[in-house]
Amino acid sequence: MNMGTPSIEVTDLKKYFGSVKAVDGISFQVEAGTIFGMLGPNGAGKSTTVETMVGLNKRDGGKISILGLDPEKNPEELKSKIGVQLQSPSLFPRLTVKEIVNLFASFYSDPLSADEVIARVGLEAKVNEQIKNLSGGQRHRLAIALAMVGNGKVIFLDEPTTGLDPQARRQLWDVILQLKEEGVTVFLTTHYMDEAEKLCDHLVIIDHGKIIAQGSPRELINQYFKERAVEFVDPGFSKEERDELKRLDIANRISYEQEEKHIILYTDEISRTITRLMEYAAGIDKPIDDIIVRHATLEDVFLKLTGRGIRE
Ligand SMILES: Nc1ncnc2c1ncn2[C@@H]1O[C@H](COP(=O)(O)OP(=O)(O)OP(=O)(O)O)[C@@H](O)[C@H]1O
Repeated sequence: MNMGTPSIEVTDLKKYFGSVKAVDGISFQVEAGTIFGMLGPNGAGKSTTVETMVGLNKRDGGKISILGLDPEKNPEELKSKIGVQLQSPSLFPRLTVKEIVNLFASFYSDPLSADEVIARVGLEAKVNEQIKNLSGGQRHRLAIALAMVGNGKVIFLDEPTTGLDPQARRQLWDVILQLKEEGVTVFLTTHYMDEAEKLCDHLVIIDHGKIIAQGSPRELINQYFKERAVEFVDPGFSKEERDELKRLDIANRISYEQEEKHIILYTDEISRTITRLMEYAAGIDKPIDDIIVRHATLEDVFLKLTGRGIRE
């Protein structure tokens, strides 16, 4: 990838908690004005990376440069130029939405207007509500408003949409894409594949504190997954019949999703795979009447790289 000016440069970053290597030698660059994603399952080291990058943790090794500043050497200058949303922010429960956004705005020299950021995260109706009366999703959106109000050039969002309903998630995606439109660099962590795929220009996949793959969502998919996925609802195949399906050699790999009772055939030859599958199923009188063909997603990439799903 051709890099423009990097806003963030991290080299061989390490952060240990006793024997736990939460971040174990990761390096990456984030180009100014892009959305960069760190994707990984719970416990992979995402929050520790963010907290170390913004100076809340002292690192055990490596280099960090954000807008040319080191979070340990220039903490105050750095804080004035970035916005941060952490996973479980402790907010003053008796302040109203507007009061806390104004309070945060007062920490910065060139903040956005409180009303504007409150509107952008869709909390207009709650502007005079005390924080203790907000729902979980509303607190989440408030935390993002607080990260935005300082008008920082780099914004860190740690799992911004975890726990939100689909509509609220999509609304926040628009807020994040809008930040990029305005030239803000966004660093976000997520364990949602669809979110990374939809939002990020570039992303790293992290597991056990190490980067296991990186690229644009499309590059990752092309690199790891040129195949198509033929997915269908299990018509009630017995174990022997599933084994027989494998022996037929009509796909590169077969994955059985026990919980959802779905079978996925990964293939380069869709037509051959589907024809043979249909013949086989009809031949044993278990016809398939619910089938889709789709491109591989990052969920498939993660499964292939780590041997397990991203969901626990
Ligand atoms: N303050 C701490 N003390 C000890 N261990 C910690 C501390 N913070 C994180 N860890 C450990 O470091 C590892 C990485 O945790 P981290 O919270 O960074 O992961 P994550 O990818 O953000 O996951 P999640 O989505 O669950 O927050 C985990 O094994 C975690 O238990």
